[in-house]
Amino acid sequence: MHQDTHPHTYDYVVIGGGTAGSVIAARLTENPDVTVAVIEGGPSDVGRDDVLTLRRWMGLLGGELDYDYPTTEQPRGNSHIRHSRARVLGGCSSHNTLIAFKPLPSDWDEWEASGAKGWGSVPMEAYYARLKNNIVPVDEKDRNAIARDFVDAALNTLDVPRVEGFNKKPFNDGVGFFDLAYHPENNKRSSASVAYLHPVMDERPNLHVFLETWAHKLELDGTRAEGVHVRTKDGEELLVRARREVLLCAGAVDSPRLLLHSGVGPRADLEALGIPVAHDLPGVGENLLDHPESVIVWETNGPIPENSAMDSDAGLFVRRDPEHAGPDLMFHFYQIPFTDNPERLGYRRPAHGVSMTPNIPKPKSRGRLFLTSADPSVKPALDFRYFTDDDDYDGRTLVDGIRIAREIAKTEPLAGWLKREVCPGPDITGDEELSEYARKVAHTVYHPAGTCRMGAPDDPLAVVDPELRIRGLDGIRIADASVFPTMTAVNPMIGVLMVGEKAADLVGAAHASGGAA
Ligand SMILES: Cc1cc2nc3c(=O)[nH]c(=O)nc-3n(C[C@H](O)[C@H](O)[C@H](O)COP(=O)(O)OP(=O)(O)OC[C@H]3O[C@@H](n4cnc5c(N)ncnc54)[C@H](O)[C@@H]3O)c2cc1C
Repeated sequence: MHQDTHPHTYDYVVIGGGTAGSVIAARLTENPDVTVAVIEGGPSDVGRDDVLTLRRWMGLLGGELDYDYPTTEQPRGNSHIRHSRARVLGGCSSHNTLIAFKPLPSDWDEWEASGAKGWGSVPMEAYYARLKNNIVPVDEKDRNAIARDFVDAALNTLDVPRVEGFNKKPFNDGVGFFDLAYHPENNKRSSASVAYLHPVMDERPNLHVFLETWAHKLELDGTRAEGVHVRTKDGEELLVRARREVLLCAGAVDSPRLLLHSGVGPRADLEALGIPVAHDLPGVGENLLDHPESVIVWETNGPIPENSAMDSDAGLFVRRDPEHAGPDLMFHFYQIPFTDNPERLGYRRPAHGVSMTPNIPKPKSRGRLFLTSADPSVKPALDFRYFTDDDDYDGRTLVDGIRIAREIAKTEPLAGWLKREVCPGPDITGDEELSEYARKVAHTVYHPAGTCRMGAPDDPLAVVDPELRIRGLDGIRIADASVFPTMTAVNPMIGVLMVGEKAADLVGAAHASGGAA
């Protein structure tokens, strides 16, 4: 009774109107009798051309719509990586490149095998079919001549198939233009907010979106999540209450961050910072995953044609180990010289150029997110422990990547475009020196995940169970990239959207059966 008299009470409170949060809020409010509040730290993306135009994505990195998280010192990698995380409705789907891959069957089956019962490839297939995003292959008019020639050169170099529609069937290797979640006719995003929230935001009185409102602490009554404390744009402190459930969708950095500031996490760490322990949950912040990548850049003989969807429209998957489940090396092809990190080592950006960025689909290194202060405004520490796995699988993968990239670059029809290799440069050829280069200029594909990982109900390091309920708490689930038990071999956004769809199902089913989280 007490809850219902509180002014800011909703059936569900979704913390984070990002990729997964937008899906959940839209799905739950399909029922007009259900009320939902979305607490979103950023502004709306409606009418914002800078956000909605896909090809402008790079202009958003590091700007006012980016939380911009640094990493801790990375002794074997690049300590200067900035992890971009979007502060705007739609979350990272509003500033990413919208490359759209359904996770491979082997990705989901790995989740199921790790204890995520019900998340195998067969049951997950239905959630892909439900997605509202406009997922289409890069449009013909956006297919740049040099990207087409990269595809043909890879076909002429490697024993991989041409793929036209990476989501049509599972693959182990292949080269081709990506599927993107966009509208080719005007280059506008089909982000989570565009596809799920824009059509309903002004129509549904049962959906209330708090914009530029920051959630800083969960309200817990014993083990039950009652709501969340937020600070609005005007600096007002509010307690937003959930009659049924809180859904934490703040992403792989901010979901564990909010839990830790609410006293939910590893006891010793919380005590060391003087944060009162509400619930000792040792897995919070562990299992920090990412897709690290390196880069090889060529100067071209002259300017490249202008047309493109977002400057990285084609890519290549290789399976070096025939026993590996799915691809074990991926490349994005950029029709721009991507020298941001090499410039720190003294390389110069050519006026015209292209890049290939080999990345590690299934990296073995695991990192950790932790707090350094009890002050919620201090950014958490992200220690990815890049390239620290025991047998140096991750480092060796990038060296293989640079070697394969060089073979493709030597092959027509790409070779004729290229004037010289800018970095690492033709003199860098040995394994050791290639590895040193690859790791020092390493970048991220911007895929942090796994910090509140899902696992079996009796797995002590799991943060959520297979129904996404936080272990040991009531009335709260997590649904975003943080619940990934392992990294998908492919870019993760579609997987996150599917987590959102499944979460909405789980919440609906719980309510229908009279239960809750
Ligand atoms: C530059 C870039 C390019 C990428 N390119 C691709 C790609 O092409 N393909 C692909 O598959 N993946 C890509 N990714 C990754 C993909 O976008 C993310 O994995 C995915 O969008 C994450 O979704 P999420 O729901 O976990 O978090 P997010 O989408 O980040 O949502 C979190 C939301 O919560 C809000 N929030 C956070 N904390 C709080 C708080 N305390 N209070 C209130 N609100 C809060 C944020 O503002 C945000 O809106 C890219 C990522 C980046 C950054």
